[in-house]
Parts: sequence; structure tokens; C-alpha cells
Amino acid sequence: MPPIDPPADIDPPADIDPPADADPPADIAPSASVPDESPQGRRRPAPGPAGRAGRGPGIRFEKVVKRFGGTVVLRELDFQVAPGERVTLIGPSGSGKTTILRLLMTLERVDGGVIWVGDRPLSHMPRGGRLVPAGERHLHEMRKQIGMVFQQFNLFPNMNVLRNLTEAPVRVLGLSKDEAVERARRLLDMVGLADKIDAHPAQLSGGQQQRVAIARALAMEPRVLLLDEVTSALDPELVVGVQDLLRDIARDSDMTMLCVTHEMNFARDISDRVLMFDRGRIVEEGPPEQIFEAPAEQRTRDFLQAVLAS
Ligand SMILES: Nc1ncnc2c1ncn2[C@@H]1O[C@H](COP(=O)(O)OP(=O)(O)OP(=O)(O)O)[C@@H](O)[C@H]1O
Repeated sequence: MPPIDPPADIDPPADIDPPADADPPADIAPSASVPDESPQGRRRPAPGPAGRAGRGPGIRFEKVVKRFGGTVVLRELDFQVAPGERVTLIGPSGSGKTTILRLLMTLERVDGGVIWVGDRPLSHMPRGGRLVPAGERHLHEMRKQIGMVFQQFNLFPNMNVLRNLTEAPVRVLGLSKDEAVERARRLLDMVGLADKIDAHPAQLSGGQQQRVAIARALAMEPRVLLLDEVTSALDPELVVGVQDLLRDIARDSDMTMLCVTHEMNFARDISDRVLMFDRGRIVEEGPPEQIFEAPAEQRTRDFLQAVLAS
């Protein structure tokens, strides 16, 4: 297989050298600007609500390029997230935030560069001393670590709540039915929907459906949790309950979390760090208090003002 082909309109990145035996260092070291502990000291070694001990892996985007047709959405994007860190992506519509989550979820493939999750490339796999685009089996293995909650819930409409929560743990993780049911019951209890176990999605409010979707993501015990505008499809009175649930999850678990939201108070509460995007690039990053109270860049100020006015 040839080395990674950069798109024609982008300078080719330097060859991506897989480390000796194709194993780069274990969890990506946090960059100097990444706090190791949140100010609240909320990182706990205890198992999170998903029952898994240990921090989620670090994530690193290395010169990542994504194009849709002739449009370059991400142009050699570099950033990293420390193990267990909670990072929120903000920025104007179309700046590439959802695309970043979809690349991590392997719903989209990179057109250049490499995405690392912990010590393994997500988008590529080592072969013959080079990194080559990942095959389906590699993607399937990597995907198990990553859970995503979508704006539109994406529950299976023809399955009841219990089956929505047990289907993938049984099929993908190989749990026995009893184990999966036990896990589902525990999670439904946690999200306050134990009494809806037999309901179908259409019988639930949007807020309840989103809680089920959160429980379903956690049922896979992901080490990375991606949240994409999870409250923007909800009626205003349902937003608080879902946000409170996610605040608790962020506080109590050690997953690495990436969140896209237009809710700045929510972003402030759950993030260790905020990345401000514009046209596929990071224009500013920092702890939430810095970004929201003293943004350095005019584009960040303009964006925050526009969000406040909306
Ligand atoms: N499947 C696709 N096909 C074509 N273009 C796409 C596709 N997905 C995203 N795009 C384009 O990529 C750009 C970035 O989209 P993306 O959804 O990542 O932005 P965003 O910052 O998440 O925006 P928003 O805040 O509105 O959700 C946009 O111009 C969008 O139209």
C-alpha cells in the first residue's frame, strides 16, 4: 500500500513515522497548556457511572484534512486532548466541529493526516513500517472505545428501551443477555428512567429519549464520550434535566469527553478546556473562564456576542 496520500491542494505532511513496532508512546502526554487536574479536582480514580475504572485515552489530531467534494473543511488540523480531559468545541456554524466528532466516531474518513486514540491510530493502521488507511476490522475495534450522543437521539424506533440498551453490548461486546440487561437496568436507574424500560422511543418525551440515548452510549462502557449538541433538539424545559445528568457524568467518570455545544453555561460547567473554531481552524483555546470572561481574539468575542444575542 502507498503511504498516506495528501490531497492535491494541501502541502504533503512529513511522512508519519510509526514508532518502533508501530507502537507510539502510551497515552498521549498532555500538552503544556493542558491541565492535568481540573481546578475542582474532580478526576477520581473510582469507577464512573459506566462502571469502568481508569482514565479514557488521550486523543490527537495530527495534520488532519477533511474535504467534502471540493471544499476543505479541516486543513491540517492539529490538536490534542489529554487522557480524561473534557474539551468543548465552540465556533460558528460550519466551522467543522461536528465533522471532528464524526471523524472520531469513524462515521467519516480522513482525507489526510492521522487521528490517534491513546496509543493507536484510529484512522490508520501500521503496515510495513508505514501507516495505511484503516480497514473495517481495525475501525470496528477502535470504535468500541468511543460513544457518541447525537442531537437527534438516534434511538432504534422499533425497539423498546431495554433492547435499545442491550442490543449493541450483546452483539458488539459479546455480553451475555443477563449481563447486558443488568447493565441496562443500572444505567436506566442512573438516568432516572427505570420505569420506562418497556417503553418505545415514540412513547417518550425528547428529554427522556435523550436520557435513553445517553444510557445507551454508556452501556458500551466507552472510554471516550462525544456529545454533539445534545440539547439543541429539546424543548427548553427539558434542557436542564439532560444537562444536569451530563454534568454528573462529567464529574463522576474518567472518560475523555469532547463536546460540541452552543450552550455556553453548559460548556463552562463541564469543560476543562474550550477550543474556539472558525473555518476548520482553532483560533483560540483555554480554560472556560478565560475563553468566556476574557477572550483574547476578536473572532471569539464576536462569536460569543452573537450567541448571547440569539
Ligand atoms: N456530508 C457532508 N457533505 C457535504 N458537506 C458537508 C457534509 N458534512 C459537513 N459538510 C460541510 O462541512 C462544513 C462543516 O460542517 P460541520 O457540521 O462540521 O460544522 P459545525 O461547526 O458542526 O456546524 P454547526 O454548528 O452548524 O453544526 C460545512 O460547510 C458543512 O456544510
